[in-house]
Amino acid sequence: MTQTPFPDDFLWGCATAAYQIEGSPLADGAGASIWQRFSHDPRLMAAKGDTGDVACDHYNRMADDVALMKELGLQAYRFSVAWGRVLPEGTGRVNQAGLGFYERLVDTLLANDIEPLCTLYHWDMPVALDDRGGWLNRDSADWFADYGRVLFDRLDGRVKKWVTLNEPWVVTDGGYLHGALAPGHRNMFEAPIASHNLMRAHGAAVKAYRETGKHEIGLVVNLEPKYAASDSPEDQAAQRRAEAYMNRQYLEPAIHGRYPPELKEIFGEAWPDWPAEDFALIQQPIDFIGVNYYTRNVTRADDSWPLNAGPVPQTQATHTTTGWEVFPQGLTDVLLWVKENYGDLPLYITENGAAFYDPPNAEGGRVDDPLRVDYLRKHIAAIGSAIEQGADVRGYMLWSFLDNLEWSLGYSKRFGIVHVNFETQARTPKNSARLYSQVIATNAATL
Ligand SMILES: OC[C@@H]1[C@@H](O)[C@H](O)[C@@H](O)c2nc(CNc3ccccc3)cn21
Repeated sequence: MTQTPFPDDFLWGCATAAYQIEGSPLADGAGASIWQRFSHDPRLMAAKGDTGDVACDHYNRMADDVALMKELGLQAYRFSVAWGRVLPEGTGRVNQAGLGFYERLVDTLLANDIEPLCTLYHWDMPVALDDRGGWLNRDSADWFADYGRVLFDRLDGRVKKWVTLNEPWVVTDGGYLHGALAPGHRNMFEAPIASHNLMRAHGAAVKAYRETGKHEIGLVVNLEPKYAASDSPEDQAAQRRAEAYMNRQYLEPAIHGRYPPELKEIFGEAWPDWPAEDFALIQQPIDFIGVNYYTRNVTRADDSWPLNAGPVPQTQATHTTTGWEVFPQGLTDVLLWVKENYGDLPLYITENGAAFYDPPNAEGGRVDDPLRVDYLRKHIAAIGSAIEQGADVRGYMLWSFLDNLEWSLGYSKRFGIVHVNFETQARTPKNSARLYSQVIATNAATL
C-alpha cells in the first residue's frame, strides 16, 4: 500500500449543479431555464420523461444533504446557482426568495465548516434570455455580468471561490453544434458565436467581480487529453485539431487573449473575424483554473464532422456506463499540460468521477461500487503524481455528491458517491463515499 500525502491545505469536496439535483425548478417565483424546456421536450431529450422537476429534491432537502456532507467529512462543496431562480427574466427584477435559497445553502455550509464554491453558470440559461437570442446575442455578456453582480453583492465573503462558467465547450458543442444539450441547436455558424459570447460573458463577469470582489474567481473547463493514434502526419494533425477544438478553444483566449489557429481551419467560413477589443475583455486576469477531467481520447484522422478527427476505441480498457475509458494517467498528463501551456495559476480539479452500474436501489443500507472505488483511488493518486511533478493543484471536487440527472441521459447514469432512491429520495452512502472519507481524513491517496 503506497501513500501519497497531499499539501496540508488541499481542499477535498464534491460538486453538483442546480438543475441536476434541486428539483422545484419553478418554485418561489423562479423563471424557467432552457433545461426545463429541453427536458420536457420528448423530441430533444434522449431519456424521455426524465426531467428536473423533482431530481434529488435538494431544494427541499438541502439541510439534510449538507448534514450528510458533514458526516462524510467534506471540506468544500461546489454548487451552481440557477440563474432563473435569482433573476426570473434573466435581467432586471431580483427574486429574493430564489436568492434566499442560495444564501441559506451558503450559510448552512459555513455552519458545518464546509467551504462553498459557487458556479454562476452550469448550463441553465433563463428561457427569457434564450428567447432574446441567448448566447447568440452579444448583449449576453452584459446580462451575465449583471447576474454576477447580484450574487457577488449578496454572497461575496461568505463565498470566496467563484466560477464564472462551467465548461463553455460543452455548452457550445452540445447546445449549438450537435444539439444534444439545451438549447438543442445544430448550426455550425452559431457555435463559434455562442462560444465567443460565452467567453465575453466570462470576461465581463470577472471584470464586474473586480469592482467589489475581495476573493477569487476562475473559469472551469473540461479537458480531455488527446493522444495521437500514430506518428503519421495525418494523425498528428488530427490530434492538433482535436486538442485545439476542445482543450485550447477557451483557455487560449482567457489566458493568452487569442484563439488557436486550428479553429479557423475547422470552421472555415463559419469562423468570424472577431473584434480585437473583445479579447481585452475576455482576457481578464483570473485567480485559478478549474479542470474537469473524466477520460482521454486517442485521436486519429477520419472523415467525421467537423474535426476530421475521431477516437480510436480502447477496447481492452475499463469503460464507464457513459462509454468513457478509465485512464488515470490522463489526469496527471493534462494537469502538467495546463502548467506547461498556461503557466502557474492555481488549479482545482472541479470535477472528476464516473458512472458505473450500481445496484438499482440500496440493499440494507449498503451500495457496493467497487469500480468507482478503484476509479477514485487511481485518479486521486494521479493528482498526487502531478503535484509531485510541479502542478499547483489546490483541491479536488469529486463529481458527484449525489446520483442525479445526467442531462439528456436522465437518471440512469449514476455518478454519485451517495446513492439516491428516486422513488423514496432516500440517500445511502456508497462504499466510494466511505473511501473518500478516508482519503479526506488522511489527506492522502492510497493505492
Ligand atoms: O457527465 C458527467 C458530468 C455532468 O453531470 C456535469 O454536469 C458536467 O459538468 C460534466 N462535464 C463532463 C465532461 N465533459 C463532457 C464531455 C462530453 C459530453 C458531456 C460532458 C462530465 N460532466
